[in-house]
Amino acid sequence: MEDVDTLGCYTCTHACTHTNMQKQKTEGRTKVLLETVPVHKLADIFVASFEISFEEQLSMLDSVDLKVRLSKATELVDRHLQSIRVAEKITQKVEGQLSKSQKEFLLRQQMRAIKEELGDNDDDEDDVAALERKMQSAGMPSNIWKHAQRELRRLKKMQPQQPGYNSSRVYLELLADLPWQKASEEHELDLKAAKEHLDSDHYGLVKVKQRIIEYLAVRKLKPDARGPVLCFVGPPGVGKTSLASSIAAALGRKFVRISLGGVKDEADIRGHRRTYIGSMPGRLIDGLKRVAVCNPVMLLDEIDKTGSDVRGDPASALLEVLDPEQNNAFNDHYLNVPFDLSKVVFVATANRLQPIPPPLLDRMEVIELPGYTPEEKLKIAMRHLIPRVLEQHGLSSELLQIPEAMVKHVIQRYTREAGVRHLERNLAALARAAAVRVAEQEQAVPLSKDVHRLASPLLENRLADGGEVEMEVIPMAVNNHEISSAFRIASPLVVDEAMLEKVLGPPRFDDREAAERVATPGVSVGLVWTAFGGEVQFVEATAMVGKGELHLTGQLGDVIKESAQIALTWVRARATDLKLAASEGISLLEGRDVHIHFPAGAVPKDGPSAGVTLVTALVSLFSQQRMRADTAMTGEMTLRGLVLPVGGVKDKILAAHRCGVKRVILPQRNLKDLVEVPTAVLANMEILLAKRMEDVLEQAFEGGCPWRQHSKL
Ligand SMILES: Nc1ncnc2c1ncn2[C@@H]1O[C@H](COP(=O)(O)OP(=O)(O)OP(=O)(O)O)[C@@H](O)[C@H]1O
Repeated sequence: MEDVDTLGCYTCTHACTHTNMQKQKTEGRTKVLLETVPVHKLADIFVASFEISFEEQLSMLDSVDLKVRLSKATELVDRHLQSIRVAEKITQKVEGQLSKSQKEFLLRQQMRAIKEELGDNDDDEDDVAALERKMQSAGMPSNIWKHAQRELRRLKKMQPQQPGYNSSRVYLELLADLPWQKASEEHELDLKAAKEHLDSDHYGLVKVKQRIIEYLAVRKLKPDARGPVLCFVGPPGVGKTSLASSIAAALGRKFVRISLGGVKDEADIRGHRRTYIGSMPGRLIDGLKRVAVCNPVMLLDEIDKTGSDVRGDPASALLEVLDPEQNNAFNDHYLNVPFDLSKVVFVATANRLQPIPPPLLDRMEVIELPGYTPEEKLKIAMRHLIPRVLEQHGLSSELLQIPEAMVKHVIQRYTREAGVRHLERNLAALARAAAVRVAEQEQAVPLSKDVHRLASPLLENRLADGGEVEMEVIPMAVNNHEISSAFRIASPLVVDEAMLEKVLGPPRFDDREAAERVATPGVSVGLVWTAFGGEVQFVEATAMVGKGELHLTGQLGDVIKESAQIALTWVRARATDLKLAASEGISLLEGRDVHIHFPAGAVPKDGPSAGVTLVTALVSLFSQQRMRADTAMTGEMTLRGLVLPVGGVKDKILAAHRCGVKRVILPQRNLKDLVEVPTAVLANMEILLAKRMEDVLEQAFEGGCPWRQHSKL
């Protein structure tokens, strides 16, 4: 039916000449129709041209009455018109959107053409041109430059709205930002100055500093030598990070720290491939971009805290980084072109050696930093920490003084750590408290002229007499700057015990702790080694009516659980020999459950070195004899009672020393480790060596082993 044309070309989605021509044609035909055909027939013609259902067509034919027929026809025409209007609306909307983007495109093209015509090379306005210039000055090797140009050509062809434009741009920005050639000027290395620098930053650490100087000396003689990667291992707060930054300062290079703690994904080291949404370069490339030179000192902090899971093994990526044979073409997945890391000086730090995979450890030279003795801590505090803390808080020794005795108090009673971080934090707390007082004084109390007039001569007189000015006078003097500074010189705030208690709270540690805890039989004092250095660990044992079972608590690992089993078996095996089963103590063999607990239950514990401590606790329990409070011990025990050597001896002895322990029982084969312990510590301690468990028991109890009288051994 041609009459459909009366309603326009609504099958087309946009304006077209086809529609206009047809419109004119149909208008003419409609006119003829209206003039020639009677009204009742018109209704039939219209309705026949619509797409209506068969039922509707029937009902139309059914309506014989003209009125009814016409009203039905009108209804149908109405409906049809409405649907046409909706279709038109949608068409207009789509057309609008299309033309907007087309308009933009056209305008851009025109703008580019105008710029070209004008010879306008204002690069600042044209981001891509600026990027290209930056890339040219980045000093990329020729093969990488070719790759970058290819990518740039692709970028130029893209529309900014196009997907992939942004990621391509960010990638090129990274290529342009990376220090392909840019290096910090390495000045002539002055070993003497480097030594002075290390000494001025760090107290003690003689061996460590010596090793660093050796390392620097080799670099001086052979600057391109592929020296070993130094790895500082030690408890927190012993100065590993600050030593690494001192090396950078001594070499005159920039320093960048990459934290590897908690890195479980290989992509953190190597980056994600660019096909992933939100992909990024790895931490190493990111660090190099930040530091903007290709020869910085890069600290791989906490290298022992990387782990591996389904997302790959970061440690194996680090293998490539630390291998001088491979790292001149380090491959970052995001970067997708090799980067030369051979000029970077790598230094690593770790709290513990065990978690570091052996191949990685093999590529590094381990330098151990044991914890500090209280005397060393005191010196570090007086020479380095206090001046630094005062400076950080805008104070000086004229305003705040922390006497040695008070620093000792803080070391002994408020911090029991291998390093000095808590100590520094506590000193900072004192400085903050002092800063509040000083700031309050300086906040000029608006004094009335009268008070001021009265106060000033009063102060001057007192100062002239050489007398001390009391605290109450301060508010009166503050308005007068000269007097207030005179006042400061006269009486700085001196930290005393009362201030310690007020600022730091009641003391956290007490030397009598060990004595109190071993006051009942069944408790022994062990020495353990944790990521925080050595620590004193108590072991408690008790027995109760039961079926002869062993209960263990205190978050223990498998190895330590087995040690407890061995300890109980060893003691039980000797019970009859030693006539203990029938002694006046607790029966070992009949109907008794034994429970062993390692206090500080929230801290996980493992390792075999608690063997001798466990036996001592059980012997103490069954013999009802108390262990000596001044003694601590460490050592693995075999089922036959041999005492085997353990690790971390130096840290353990330092921990014992910190806690006021006077005697330490060690496996005999650990004798060689004593050379590493500072002599000042050894001079204050009695070290007792044990070959067999009996030797340990002999030393652990006052008057020797409580079972000796029965023993055949
Ligand atoms: N021998 C020292 N002489 C002077 N200051 C020291 C010494 N040892 C540590 N410090 C200071 O102690 C603070 C903590 O040191 P640093 O951050 O280097 O510890 P760390 O061993 O790296 O610890 P972590 O393992 O937690 O990273 C620093 O302010 C550092 O300067």
